[in-house]
Amino acid sequence: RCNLTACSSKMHPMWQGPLAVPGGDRQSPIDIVVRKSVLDTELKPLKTTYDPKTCQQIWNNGYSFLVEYDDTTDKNTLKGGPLQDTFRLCQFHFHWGETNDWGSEHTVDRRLFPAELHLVHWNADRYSLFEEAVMEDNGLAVIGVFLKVGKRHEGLQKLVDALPTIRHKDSVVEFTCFDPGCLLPANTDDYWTYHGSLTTPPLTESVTWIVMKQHIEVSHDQLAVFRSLLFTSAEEEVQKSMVNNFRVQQPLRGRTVRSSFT
Ligand SMILES: NS(=O)(=O)c1ccc(C(=O)NCC(F)(F)F)cc1
Ligand SMILES: [Zn+2]
Repeated sequence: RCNLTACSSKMHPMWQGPLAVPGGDRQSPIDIVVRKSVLDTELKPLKTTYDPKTCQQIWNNGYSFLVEYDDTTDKNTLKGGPLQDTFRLCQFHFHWGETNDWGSEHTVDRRLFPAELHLVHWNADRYSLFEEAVMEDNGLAVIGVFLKVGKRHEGLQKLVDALPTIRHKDSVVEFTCFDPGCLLPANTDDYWTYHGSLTTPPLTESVTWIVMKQHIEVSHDQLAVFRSLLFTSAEEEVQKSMVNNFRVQQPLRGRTVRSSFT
């Protein structure tokens, strides 16, 4: 639980005021208030098809670490759920805290998770490049998966082993044969969905968020390796640990969060 004292300190950016964004009335992340979410029986099951061979590289962009895929073909697609079009995976990344007490961007009835996975897809039916789609209100679809600390995630270990090779900002290494599907929970039929934004600059309001109800488990040690990454590049004198790379929660502004389950 995030008690007020812990949150009021500078160590815990959780309760800073919402970062003002001109005209921002669909900003992310948000707190998902379960009893206020509305069941939508029209919501379909999610359909994901991922090809591990299209995994290309892993790199530290100074906010998080990204695993990037070849999105020039329809090899990695997301369909169904709340989506009318076919979306292509371009990358996935995580957000985490300095301790296991917080780190996720979304919360469920104010419950914080130690980390959150984002699988970022763009609308390939309507746009020809990710960079175009990111500016359009139906351009992106991001799947959010909460992480809890528990048993070791075998599929994640290959990624964890690569992190020490990209400790500094702007470092990149080749990373192949990784199935992002192994990071999805067993049940992908139960999710919440709402219209929101990127949670890092430029904060564009182009994201259909699909937040999984079921979390995945990773071990304490696996998460500790995330925290060994650095925000700073190799040249900078003062090295800063890459932790608490989550945005503060944003006002709902009258939006409805729909659920695919009761
Ligand atoms: N944390 S998030 O909302 O899933 C998220 C996903 C993607 C990006 C991203 O590609 N920013 C670079 C861009 F597109 F040029 F702006 C930022 C945040
Ligand atoms: Zn993210």
